[in-house]
Amino acid sequence: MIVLDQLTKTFTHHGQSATVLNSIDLEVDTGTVFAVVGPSGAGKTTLARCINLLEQPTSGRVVVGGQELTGLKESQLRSARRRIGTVFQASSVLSRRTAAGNVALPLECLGVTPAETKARVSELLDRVGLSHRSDHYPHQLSGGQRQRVGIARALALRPSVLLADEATSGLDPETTASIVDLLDELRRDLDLTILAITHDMSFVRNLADSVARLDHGKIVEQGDIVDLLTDPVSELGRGLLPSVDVPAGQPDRQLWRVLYRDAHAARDWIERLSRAIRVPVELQSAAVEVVNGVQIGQAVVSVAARNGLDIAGLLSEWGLEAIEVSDANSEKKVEVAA
Ligand SMILES: Nc1ncnc2c1ncn2[C@@H]1O[C@H](COP(=O)(O)OP(=O)(O)OP(=O)(O)O)[C@@H](O)[C@H]1O
Repeated sequence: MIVLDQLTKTFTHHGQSATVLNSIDLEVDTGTVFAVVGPSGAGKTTLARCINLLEQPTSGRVVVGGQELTGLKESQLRSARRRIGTVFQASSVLSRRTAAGNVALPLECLGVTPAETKARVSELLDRVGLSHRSDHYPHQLSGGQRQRVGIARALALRPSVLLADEATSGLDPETTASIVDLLDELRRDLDLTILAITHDMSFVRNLADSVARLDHGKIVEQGDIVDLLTDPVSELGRGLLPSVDVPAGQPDRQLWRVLYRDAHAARDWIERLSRAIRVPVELQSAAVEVVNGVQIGQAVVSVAARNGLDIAGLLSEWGLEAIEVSDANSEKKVEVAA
């Protein structure tokens, strides 16, 4: 478990001080995944660096696995840090070391015997599906394989907590999905607690149990992923919806964005709507995923423009939220950047 209690970090640079983390309270239960999203400069990386005390918090407490890390002496901290593995971007693996050499590094630094190191590296590379690439250098590996090396390296000292800082940044959607699957499998098999910093909302939907949005060093919203996704007033929930392309407007047709956020939303709403308004409803684009058993997503439909159609009213009766795409104010809310 990770507990942050009133965590604050202020940097002072050339006599100017800036509070980058401001009274952060956060709890991540053992074996769960907590994602932190937020705009660039919000303080996400600083938050991760304060959890393993690479950055000394200005005030507040960091507790990992029941042990308060803030206030430990450097020698105690070194051993406490072994319980926290860190995965960075795929590019962070060392280019001059082979896959096996990268994974061996934390073990070598600890003075583990060569025989034990060899056995552990082979077990870890097998765990991440890279046994056949142990002698390859990073430039001979794909981005996804490099990240598997990074994950194996982070697990070398058998941590109970994994910090993942933009672990899928720069990877294509398919590779991202395979890394998400690997992290999910590892979390279950090893009972890992994961705190993941990411810009990738598909990563959050597919892996996280809870999510927080950090902005200017403060948590502005946080909660259970499904609660947020199904909460009609949650900005973070809206930002997390799978995104759809909105086609260009067509003369004499209205475009509607339809949000799926209700476990009980009607699945045959296009036919129902078409019957109710007596004009064809054309599906333009859709992105719907099942998150913890709930259908979540959005679609864009077009209908022939006619006065007096209460499309939003009809759809709300069937558990769906509809926003006319030309309505700039409502659209702004949907596009909220997480
Ligand atoms: N060592 C430091 N000294 C002074 N300021 C720092 C230091 N490290 C980070 N900052 C500042 O803290 C703020 C937050 O940085 P941080 O890297 O945590 O943001 P972030 O949310 O991770 O951003 P990004 O998504 O772009 O990586 C930034 O304004 C940054 O310039």
